[in-house]
Amino acid sequence: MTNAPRLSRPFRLIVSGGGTGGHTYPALTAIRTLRDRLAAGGGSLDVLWIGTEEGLEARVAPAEGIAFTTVATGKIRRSSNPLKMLSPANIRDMARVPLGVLQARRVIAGFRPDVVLATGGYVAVPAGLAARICRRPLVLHEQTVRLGLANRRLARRATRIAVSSESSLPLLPESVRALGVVTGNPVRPEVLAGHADKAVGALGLWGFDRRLPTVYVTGGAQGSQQINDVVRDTLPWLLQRANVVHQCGPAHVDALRRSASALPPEASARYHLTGFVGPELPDVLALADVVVSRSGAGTLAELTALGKPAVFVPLATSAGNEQAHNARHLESTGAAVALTGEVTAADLWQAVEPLLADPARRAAMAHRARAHGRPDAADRLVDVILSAASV
Ligand SMILES: CC(=O)N[C@H]1[C@@H](OP(=O)(O)OP(=O)(O)OC[C@H]2O[C@@H](n3ccc(=O)[nH]c3=O)[C@H](O)[C@@H]2O)O[C@H](CO)[C@@H](O)[C@@H]1O
Repeated sequence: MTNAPRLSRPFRLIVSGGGTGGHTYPALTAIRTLRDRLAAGGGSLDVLWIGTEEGLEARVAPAEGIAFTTVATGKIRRSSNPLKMLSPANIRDMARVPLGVLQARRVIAGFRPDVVLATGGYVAVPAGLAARICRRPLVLHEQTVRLGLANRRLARRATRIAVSSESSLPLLPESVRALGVVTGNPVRPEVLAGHADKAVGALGLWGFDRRLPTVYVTGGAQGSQQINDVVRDTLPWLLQRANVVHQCGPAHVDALRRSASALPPEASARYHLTGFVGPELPDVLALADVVVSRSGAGTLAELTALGKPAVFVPLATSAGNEQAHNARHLESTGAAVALTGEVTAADLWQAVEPLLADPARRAAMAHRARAHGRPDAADRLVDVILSAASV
C-alpha cells in the first residue's frame, strides 16, 4: 500500500463522473478510502465532485458531505449510422462540451487539485479535458472490460488508466497501454457487510419461508422491463420453491403490483416487490441465495466480491454489448449463468431451478464467483491516485 504523503495542508482531489450508479459508487468508495488512508497518516482530504444536476451523483455526493459543483456537458448518443450521430440533439450536446471545459477549467484552476479522478459518464469528459489543460495529473477509472466512451476520449490525456480486470489491458489503445493498471472495481464496504435477518425486519418480509431459498431480482436503478416481464411469468413456479425480493424500478411498481394481485395468498406472502432498494441493499444481498440481474459492472463487482450465484440477463443495447460480455466472462468459469438474446420464462426457470434445488450447486457457483471478486479494489485505486499525485 502506498503511504499517504505528509503534507502541511489537506490533500486536494477533484472527482468527476456519474450519471448512473456504475460510475458514481466507485468514485464515492475511492473518496472514502482515500480519506481514511490520509487520516491514518495524520492528514486530511479536501474533495470536490464535478457532476451533473440530473445524475445520481447530485444526490450521493451532498449526502456524503462532499462539495459538489456542476458544469455544462452533453450526452453523445452513439450510433453506427453517421447521419444519426449528426442528429440535432447530438450537435446541440457536442456544442455544450467546450462550454463545460471552460467551466471545469475555472473550477480546477481555483481548486488546484493534486489529482483529478474521472470515473466515466459524460460529465467526466469536460472535467478530464480541463484537468490536462490545467496540467493536473488525471487518473481514469474504468469499470467495464472495454473503455467506455468518456474514458476513450480522455485516454491520451491520462496519467494512469485504472481498469477493473486483466482482460482490459490488451484492449487499451496501444498508444496508452503502458498507462494501464489493474485495480478492480471498488465496491462500497457496507455492501459487503449485510445481515439477512435485518432485511426481513427492514422490508417486513414476515411471510417469507426461511426454509426456502431466497431469490433477489434486480434490474438496476431504473429497473428492467425485460427482466420484469420474464420474472412475472415465472412467478407461479418460482414462488413454489423460493421467496422472491423483486426490485423492478420505480416506474414499474404499479403495473407489477396489479399482476401480482392474482397470486394465491400463500405465494403472495413470499413475494416482495419494490421500486428501488436503498440503504437495506447490503441486507437484501445477504439474504439472497440466488440473484437474477442485469450485468452492469457495479452489480457484477458486488456479486463477485460477495460470492453470489447469479443468473444474468444482460442489457442487449449496452455499449459494445458490454453487459453480455461481462456475463459470458463469468459464465465461462462456471461463476454464473448468462441468458442472452430473447429470454423466455422457461429459459429463466431452467437456469434458476437447478440452483434452487441443489445447495451444493449454489455453493460451488458462489465459490467460483468469489474468485472474480476484488475486495481490495478501492485500496488499489487509492494507491494509483497517490502515486499519480503531483505532491
Ligand atoms: C444502462 C447502462 O448504461 N448501464 C451501464 C451502467 O450501469 P448501471 O449504473 O446502470 O449499473 P451497475 O450495475 O454498474 O450499478 C448499479 C448500482 O446501483 C445499485 N442499486 C441498484 C438497484 C437498486 O435498487 N439499488 C441499488 O443500490 C447496485 O447495487 C449497483 O451498485 O454503468 C456500468 C458501469 O460503467 C455499465 O457496466 C453498465 O452497462
